[in-house]
Amino acid sequence: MTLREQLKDKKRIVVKVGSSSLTHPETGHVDLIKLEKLVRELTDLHNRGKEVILVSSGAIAVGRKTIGMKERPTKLATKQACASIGQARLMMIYQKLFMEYNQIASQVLMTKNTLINGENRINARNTFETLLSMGAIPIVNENDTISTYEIQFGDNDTLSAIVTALVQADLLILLSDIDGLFTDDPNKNPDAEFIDYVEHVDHHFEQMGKGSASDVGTGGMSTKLKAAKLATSAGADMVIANGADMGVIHQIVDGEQIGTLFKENRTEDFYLIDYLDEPSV
Ligand SMILES: Nc1ncnc2c1ncn2[C@@H]1O[C@H](COP(=O)(O)OP(=O)(O)O)[C@@H](O)[C@H]1O
Ligand SMILES: N[C@@H](CCC(=O)OP(=O)(O)O)C(=O)O
Repeated sequence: MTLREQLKDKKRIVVKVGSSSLTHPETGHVDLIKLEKLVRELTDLHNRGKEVILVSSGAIAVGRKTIGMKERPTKLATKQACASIGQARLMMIYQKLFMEYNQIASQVLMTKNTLINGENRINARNTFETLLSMGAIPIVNENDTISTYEIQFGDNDTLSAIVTALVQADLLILLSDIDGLFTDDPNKNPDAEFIDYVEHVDHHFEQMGKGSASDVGTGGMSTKLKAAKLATSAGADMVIANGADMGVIHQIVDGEQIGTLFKENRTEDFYLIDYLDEPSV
């Protein structure tokens, strides 16, 4: 069986969608057709017997559009206020769409503090386990409204890898506005070459990450590579793929050659807390 075919056997899957995959690039408004397809894909994975967690960005991007703000907010309090408005709106859309398929969905807003504290971390893990056993698809985001700079994940690539490690998921799928990892940012360098497989995330690959290219995203490829290191060390395979067509989700889980695959590389002494000590952006 090829490594790609082995993805068919994954049981617990975390899917992360970036703000760039949830909004129209031209206007910044929510892309409802993409969201609908995302929800159908996730519900279908669940119907196949998989346990599914969605890590969804978009709170700040949606909040900013709701109040008609043209520029990306820079002040922390403004970002937090936008997140408060946008998160509620985003969840309303998700709940409506999941309800159409009679799929239970829930909201989990995480903070770094919660995970640093051992007792809270166990609590968070137990809550995820219970939600999954109830047949829910938890929808996770950072609690942006109350997280301060010193103590925040800052980007959902890292958060999704942390959730993957916390619940010991066996596959993490990161959906972005790009086909996967390239040797350089293809939006800036036309000679950048696509990489379809990464055996081990080492320094050579880490250097390929650059800052965010999209108007709404956070972290660009560098946070995705950090996430790859974390998730693969925790024992999960990870795929970065283009969320332009949400149909890639079932194609990946069917073992098709889509995006960049990072092979799991479990380290015996993996300890989640080691990855939580510094702000990521
Ligand atoms: N080596 C690279 N390979 C692919 N994309 C890269 C690379 N370096 C930087 N990027 C940029 O990362 C962007 C995706 O990150 P980001 O804008 O944060 O998206 P998201 O909202 O999905 O997290 C791409 O559009 C691309 O321009
Ligand atoms: N928690 C923030 C998202 C931060 C983030 O990582 O965004 P993205 O790079 O679009 O995945 C929000 O919901 O707006």
